Amino acid sequence: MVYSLLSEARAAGKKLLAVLIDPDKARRENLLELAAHANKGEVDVFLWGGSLVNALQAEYFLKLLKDNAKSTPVILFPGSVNQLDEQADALFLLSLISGRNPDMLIGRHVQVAVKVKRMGLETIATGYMLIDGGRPTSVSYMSNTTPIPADKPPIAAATALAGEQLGMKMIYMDAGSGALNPVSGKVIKAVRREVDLPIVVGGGIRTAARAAESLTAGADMVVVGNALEKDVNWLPELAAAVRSVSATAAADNQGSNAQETIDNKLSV
Ligand SMILES: CC(C)=CCC/C(C)=C/CC/C(C)=C/CC/C(C)=C/COP(=O)(O)OP(=O)(O)O
Ligand SMILES: O=P(O)(O)OC[C@@H](O)CO
Ligand SMILES: [Mg+2]
Repeated sequence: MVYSLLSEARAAGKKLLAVLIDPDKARRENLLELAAHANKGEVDVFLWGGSLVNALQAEYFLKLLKDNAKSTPVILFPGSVNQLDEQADALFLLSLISGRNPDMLIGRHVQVAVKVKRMGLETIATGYMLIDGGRPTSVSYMSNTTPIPADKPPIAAATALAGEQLGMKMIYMDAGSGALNPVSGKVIKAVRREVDLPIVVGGGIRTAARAAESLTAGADMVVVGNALEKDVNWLPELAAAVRSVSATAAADNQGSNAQETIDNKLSV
């Protein structure tokens, strides 16, 4: 199960790096290059999808990726119902809870529910939240929804909590692909304080320091797309930054588990 990768990582304080691949921009050489990085342990998860996907060869490219990066899970991150593919390991079943468009909250899901079940795809119910990233994004335009203002952490926290109370398994906060400003540490911290679910953060992350900041603020996984499309050679530095935050967080986590064991022993 791919979800256990996320939930167990969260429980252990391990931080994850996801690389978003836009099927429309996929090219054989780029995919083979990304697969080579993944095989060196620099990618934990591939996300596959886009707001608008036109590529006729998307299935062929996904097969190429799967064949060449056998141990890295691929999760579908679909903007539309025609992006399902049973070669993937799981599906982020996004419900756009920051918006008020019923189609994005439940309508599209009804359209594909039976098909998804028959495909045998693992579904990960995801509370998907757009946070204003400083400019209109493809997702807000295509979904006809307004993002949560970036300077309103309490609204983001209440939205995420509502998602958790509704039974969602994960929160994905997205400033939108190519956002000017990634989701702020303040917003991530506010959501982290309120919910216990795995938190994924993406949109506009272009530096290793920014990825580290998001993880330190409480994200469990960061997603990078555009910046790696421009320059994949940046990936080793990014992966090292994620591993470094991960090592600190895992040590803190062990420390607090040990303290909990001591407290429990003292209280009996
Ligand atoms: C239920 C199914 C299978 C589909 C609908 C799923 C929903 C509700 C999606 C929410 C809205 C949406 C359009 C999400 C897309 C997320 C995504 C893949 C973003 C990737 O970035 P792009 O927006 O494609 O960025 P570029 O414009 O840079 O390519
Ligand atoms: O392409 P970038 O800006 O890295 O965004 C990744 C992803 O979170 C977008 O949905
Ligand atoms: Mg795209």
